[in-house]
Amino acid sequence: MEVNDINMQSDNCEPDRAAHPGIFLCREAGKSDHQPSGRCVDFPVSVVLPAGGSGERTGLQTPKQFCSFLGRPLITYTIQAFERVLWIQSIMVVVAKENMDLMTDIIQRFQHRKVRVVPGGSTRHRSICNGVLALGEEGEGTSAMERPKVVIIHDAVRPFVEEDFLYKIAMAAKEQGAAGAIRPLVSTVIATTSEGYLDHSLERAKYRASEMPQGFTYDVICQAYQRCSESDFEFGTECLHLALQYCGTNAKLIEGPPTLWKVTYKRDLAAAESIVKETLSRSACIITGGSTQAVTLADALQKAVGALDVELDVIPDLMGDNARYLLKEWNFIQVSVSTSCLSEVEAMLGALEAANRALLHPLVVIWVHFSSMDELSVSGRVAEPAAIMDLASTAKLRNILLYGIQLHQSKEAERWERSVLRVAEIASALIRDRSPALVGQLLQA
Ligand SMILES: Nc1ccn([C@@H]2O[C@H](COP(=O)(O)OP(=O)(O)OP(=O)(O)O)[C@@H](O)[C@H]2O)c(=O)n1
Ligand SMILES: O=P(O)(O)OC[C@@H](O)[C@@H](O)[C@@H](O)CO
Repeated sequence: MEVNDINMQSDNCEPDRAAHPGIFLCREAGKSDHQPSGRCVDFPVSVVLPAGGSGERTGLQTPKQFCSFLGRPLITYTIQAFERVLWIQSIMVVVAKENMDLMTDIIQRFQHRKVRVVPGGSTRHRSICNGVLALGEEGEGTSAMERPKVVIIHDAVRPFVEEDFLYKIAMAAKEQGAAGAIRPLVSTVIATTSEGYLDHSLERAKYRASEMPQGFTYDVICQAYQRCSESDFEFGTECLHLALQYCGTNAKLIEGPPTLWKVTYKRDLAAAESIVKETLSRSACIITGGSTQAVTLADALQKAVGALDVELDVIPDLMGDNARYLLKEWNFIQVSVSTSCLSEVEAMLGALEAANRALLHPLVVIWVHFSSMDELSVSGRVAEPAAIMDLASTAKLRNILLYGIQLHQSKEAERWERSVLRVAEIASALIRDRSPALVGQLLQA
């Protein structure tokens, strides 16, 4: 994967902002691709996302939290993971002073809500401390939010955090004063002598890796930072230690899922992109227009794609109840058997834009033009590839990736089955890879 260093001025792969007045947010009831867990948290919870580092270990010019994949900086995935949690009242993003404008631009571009930005410090603890203290102050443009009872602290470069685990951390922090995520060690920890030789190794089963998120009652984390030493600020890496050392608060440790890992090296950005792509490509819906031929093809595709690990729903259109697919699906296959087929695709693109879904992730629309030989002779030609390319170029500006697959019906059963399998394989690959390079192409099955 080529890691797109975000252009500090503007990121040209961003969709046209004017066309998208607002990010599709999960809080709009009934319009969510994320069903709130319905968990009830009856005390105010705020979040601090330390994002003030330089990401040196990636070897990239751009700090890793601002590196983009799938058209979005890494940090927006993390912010989105917290925004979709209804019981979180506010998110404090802490960035280096020189990145304040960039962060403000990202918040506007992706219309993140509940988010404030404050300047960080020279170390992670200093940044976190700035974020925690800012929670206690009124921020411009924010309503008079309550001072939080619990503060969740989470590295901004850990994008894969789920509501259920956040709930466990928040509830444990309220009960115990502090709580933290842990994971089993994957390497044994050893102590070395000053000459660089093995001194001793630790019994791995007795130790765990400290991860994020961590939670603290506001009083505990404030007190810890008020009492800790300069050396803690300069060299420390563990908030749970500060709570124990300076507040006598013994954190509750909760084993978290493997998804809590931190983006540290350049390869981790490629891994994060791959995980997001995998999440987006698990399902698709086929719109048949109700024609018998299209339904036959869709049924055959459903069987073929089953082997390719993509769950397919077959629907006649996106009207009525089926409009819900516009709000939860990331991949659409439009089967057209009519000669005036592009109008169907244009209508779908319009509906997708109106649903305002493409800002979170690039949507995939695959137009399968299914022409019987006699139809070709009647229509003479299917829609010109240039027309599809033009439509795709416009759609791409809206973060919708339009691809075409041409399929000729054959009366020979074997040939027909081979063609259907090819359509399934091509469609699966387009959905999985979301390659900008193939946008507008009319691929032959
Ligand atoms: N002065 C700092 C240093 C780090 N962080 C944040 O703390 C989190 C975890 O730190 P780490 O992975 O070490 O990030 P960096 O310090 O940027 O990485 P590196 O050590 O490779 O420079 C990151 O979200 C980072 O932006 C911060 O807010 N302020
Ligand atoms: O040490 P780094 O700055 O790479 O990352 C911070 C991590 O240490 C920290 O997130 C967890 O160990 C939990 O404290």
